[in-house]
Amino acid sequence: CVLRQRQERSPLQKLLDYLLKGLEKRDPQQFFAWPVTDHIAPGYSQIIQQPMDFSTMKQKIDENQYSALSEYIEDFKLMCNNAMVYNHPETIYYKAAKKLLHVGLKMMSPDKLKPLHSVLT
Ligand SMILES: CC(=O)c1cc(-c2ccccc2)c2ncccn12
Repeated sequence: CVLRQRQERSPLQKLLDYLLKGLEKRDPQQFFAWPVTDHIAPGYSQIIQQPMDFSTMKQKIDENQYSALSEYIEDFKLMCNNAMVYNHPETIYYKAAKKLLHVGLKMMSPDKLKPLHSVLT
């Protein structure tokens, strides 16, 4: 097989990798680490049309599928929102998603990212 050259990581890919590590730290129970299956969440694939999880976001970074931070933030919001649609408000998953969304958006706010800008470009 042809040895896959180690692809050069763009500044955006480096930023998204860095942000992903920060977001994953805020999901210690790893509720958002992998795709939710119908096995652990009955009827999930009927209710959630566009599933999203951290492993899928990681794969999209590696495959250079994000052309802007805004697209990445949309996937993060989709992941959290899915959990707040499928799970009832009193569940640990709903509460974890609500908290993760709030903390994650604060982490990725413009004033938090500006200092990184010079470092990454
Ligand atoms: C994110 C989500 O909706 C979720 C993650 C999990 C989950 C539970 C344990 C281990 C990993 C993910 C889950 N279980 C039942 C119902 C919903 N979920």
